[in-house]
Amino acid sequence: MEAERTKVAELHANQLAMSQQLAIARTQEMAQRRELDSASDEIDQLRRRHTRELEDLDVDLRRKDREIRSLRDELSTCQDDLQRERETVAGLKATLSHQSTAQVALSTQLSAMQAQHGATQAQLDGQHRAYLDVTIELEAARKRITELEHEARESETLRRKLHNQVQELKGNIRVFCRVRPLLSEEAKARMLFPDKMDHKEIVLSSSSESATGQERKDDWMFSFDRVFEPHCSQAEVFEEISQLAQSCTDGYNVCVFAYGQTGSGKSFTMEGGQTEATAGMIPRAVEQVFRVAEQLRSKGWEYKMEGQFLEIYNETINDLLGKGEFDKKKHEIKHDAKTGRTTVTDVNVVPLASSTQVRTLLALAQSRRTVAATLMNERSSRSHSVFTLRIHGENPLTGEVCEGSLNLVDLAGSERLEKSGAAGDKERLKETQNINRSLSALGDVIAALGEKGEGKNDKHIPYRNSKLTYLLQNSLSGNSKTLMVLNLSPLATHLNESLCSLRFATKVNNTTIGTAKKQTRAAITS
Ligand SMILES: Nc1ncnc2c1ncn2[C@@H]1O[C@H](COP(=O)(O)OP(=O)(O)OP(=O)(O)O)[C@@H](O)[C@H]1O
Repeated sequence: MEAERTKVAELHANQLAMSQQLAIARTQEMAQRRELDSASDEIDQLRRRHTRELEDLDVDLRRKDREIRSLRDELSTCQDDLQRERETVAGLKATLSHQSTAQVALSTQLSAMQAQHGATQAQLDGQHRAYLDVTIELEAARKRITELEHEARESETLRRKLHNQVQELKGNIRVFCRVRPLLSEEAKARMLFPDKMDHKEIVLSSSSESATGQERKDDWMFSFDRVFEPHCSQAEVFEEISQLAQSCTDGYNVCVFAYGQTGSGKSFTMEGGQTEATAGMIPRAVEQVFRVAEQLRSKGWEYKMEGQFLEIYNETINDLLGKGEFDKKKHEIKHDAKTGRTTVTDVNVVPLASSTQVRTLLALAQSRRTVAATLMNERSSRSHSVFTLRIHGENPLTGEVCEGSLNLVDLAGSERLEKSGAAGDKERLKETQNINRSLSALGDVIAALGEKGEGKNDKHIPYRNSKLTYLLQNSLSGNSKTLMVLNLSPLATHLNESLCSLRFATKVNNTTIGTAKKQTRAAITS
């Protein structure tokens, strides 16, 4: 038991010791737990601080990341830039090397050119000296040209005066006679041309049986300024007329009439055919006027031309350049006493710039006449056609002004009443009477002008007796030049008509206007 008691005491002591130990352990544990708590607090604090630091670091990290990215971007841009710069530098290096080569070449070239420049300069100096010489020569030549131009202008003025004197000496009224060739196998009248030198004479002969059965021979001789035989060409006729075309560029009024019976060659003489050889007096005169105007341009003359083309039928004026097929307007003739200009109301006056334009104009007039002819029974040969070319010239260098006109008149057929078969036909009778009246009025006017020219200054000129003479009043009077071309048919059946025409033309031919009296021989009758 004791052992048990001892054992229990031991156990009890053990238990006590153990309780003490437990208490100590508990105290220790408490202390440790406190330590643990404080350590845990510390850990918490540390953790929180760590977390904060971590967060700060995270923010820092992200910022650094961004900075790194931006720096990377910048770096990449810089690298790109650098690459580009490198390429540019490489390019510049290449260019530099190329330019260095080019510079070497250019330097060589420059040296060559400098050498050449030296040579050229020397040449230039030589040329400059030559230029100075030429300038002096040119100045002298210019002076000479001015002198020559002045002389040319003076000689042109003198030429005009002399030309006019020559025309006046030839007579301001001239008559040419032209016999057309035979066109068929018809019987030919006996016509002789005895004057083989001057071509001024024509003789008509006829033989008939008298009442007593004896043969009677008649010869009639007429003399004109020029007689053109049937073979004479348009050019030969124009040669004589061209002087007058020159006069109108000199400021004179010129009238050219074609007189003769129907079919005697008036239209052929005035208008002519389509070829150059057969072209008539109108196209030739117009061409000459334009040619002369062009030539005179070098002497300072400037010309303006205008044209009109009228027809006088039954004492009524028709405009051949009017619009439409047939002219129905009423036209009046007006004379301006101050300017000496004649105008016709409501007619087309066409400014003319070239002779080709005139040809077109003539063709237009011709086509209108053809229309009228078909409408009114061969009216063209029963009417007078008057083509007028007005010329206005000015010379600013000499201050001269001139105004001339060229009137080219294709007169109506001159056949007498019986011949034309007009007696029975009222309309035809009126036509023929009008034609005869106007033709004799023309003869009277020219005769009166001739008398006036011979000194009868108070002589009345009956211009108003017909539309034709009234229209041409200003172109016939004063210092005007008039040419009548008498056209004759070569036919035997037309002999009497030809004689009438020749007598009429002789009346005109015996007229003088101006200073020179004409040499005329009286007609002889045996
Ligand atoms: N010198 C000439 N050479 C050749 N043929 C000519 C000549 N003269 C006139 N003729 C011809 O004679 C014919 C009649 O001439 P033209 O028509 O010119 O006469 P005209 O007098 O004007 O007649 P009309 O009064 O009817 O108009 C025409 O066929 C024309 O070609």
